[in-house]
Amino acid sequence: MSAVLFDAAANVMPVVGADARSAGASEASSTGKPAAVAAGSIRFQAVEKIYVSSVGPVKALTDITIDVPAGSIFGIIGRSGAGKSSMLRTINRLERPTSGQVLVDGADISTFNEDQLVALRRRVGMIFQHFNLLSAKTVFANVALPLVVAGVPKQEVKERVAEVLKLVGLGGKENTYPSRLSGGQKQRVGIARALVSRPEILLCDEATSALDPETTLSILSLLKDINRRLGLTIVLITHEMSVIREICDHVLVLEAGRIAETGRVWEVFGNPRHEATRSLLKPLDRGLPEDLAGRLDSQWSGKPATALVEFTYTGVGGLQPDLGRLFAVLGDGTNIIQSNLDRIQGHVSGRLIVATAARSDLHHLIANPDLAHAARIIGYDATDV
Ligand SMILES: Nc1ncnc2c1ncn2[C@@H]1O[C@H](COP(=O)(O)OP(=O)(O)OP(=O)(O)O)[C@@H](O)[C@H]1O
Repeated sequence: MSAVLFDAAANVMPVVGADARSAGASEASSTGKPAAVAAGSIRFQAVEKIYVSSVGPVKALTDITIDVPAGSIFGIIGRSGAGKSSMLRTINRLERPTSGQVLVDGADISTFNEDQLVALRRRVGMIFQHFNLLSAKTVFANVALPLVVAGVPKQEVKERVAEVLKLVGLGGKENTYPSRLSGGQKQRVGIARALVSRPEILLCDEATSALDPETTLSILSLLKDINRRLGLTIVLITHEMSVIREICDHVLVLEAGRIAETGRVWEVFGNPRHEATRSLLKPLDRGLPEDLAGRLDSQWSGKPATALVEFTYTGVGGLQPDLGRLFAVLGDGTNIIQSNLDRIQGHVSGRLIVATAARSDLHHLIANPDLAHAARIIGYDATDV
């Protein structure tokens, strides 16, 4: 319970009437921030986090060095206990790194005094898996809270709350209590409350984990819209690759507190290098239909048979599945069996499986860099001829 109150407090820090971006910039310059650093940028520099618990020290983060570009949607994914929350919570200093630095807009936030911390939490909003709304207060009062605490004049509070409620699609719900709202609407209130302080960074702590798939999509689309319209940096943590695929520009895969891999989403999805990434991507891969997989022989007997060939595309270099070329190489009677191709950030990646006549030169035919980034014969089906 105390953790919930503490989290909620992160969003009710005093706020001044001026735009938080310019306020953040001027405050940061007084802390020695280089002028060239964009508002909303985050840098982790050799961050390590060790918790001291009754069972001894627990190492949650090891050697985390990464830049989060200003204005991007940056996803952190990993299995349970990988260190996602620990990493997210160092950005608004709900957690302090044991060693290393977290720089927000170029300023090392570990050096911040109380006033600077208050200003930081105004610039870094946060939303939560279980929304953390005050049930005894109306939607208006929940969203207004950070401004009321900050002593913002009543009329301005009214205007700014109306503005953010409209932005999140909750205009007209001012006097409703949270118990009367759906999960998706509650999260919209949470988002409005985070945005009312006009932050430059929004932290999302498993923001859609408690929502059904349809509501999840609507909240992700709202976050994307906010990112585009307001230009704020969004850092989200999740254990679902589908969330990353839906809205993120960049992804960082954490494994046991370390960076397993990181990059643009299309790069990581198209060519996952780490076992942890491949395992997290598994739910998005349908795999070969069971009836088909059960009929396949690994070797060709030399008798008439169908060969199943898998072509893999990583999105690199603009190489895409060109069906005309594929059929020209493999010949008539070639069929598409399955595809899990996806277009992410303008790059096509995934797998295409075709059935074609087995023949002795097939290995040679498919080893053609104009066809795909990789190709292999999955097996032979002698019953399908
Ligand atoms: N306050 C704490 N005291 C002691 N150990 C902690 C504390 N908070 C987290 N840990 C430990 O640090 C490690 C990383 O935890 P963290 O919550 O950051 O992971 P996570 O990836 O967010 O996990 P989950 O997806 O389950 O929320 C885990 O081993 C966890 O048990």
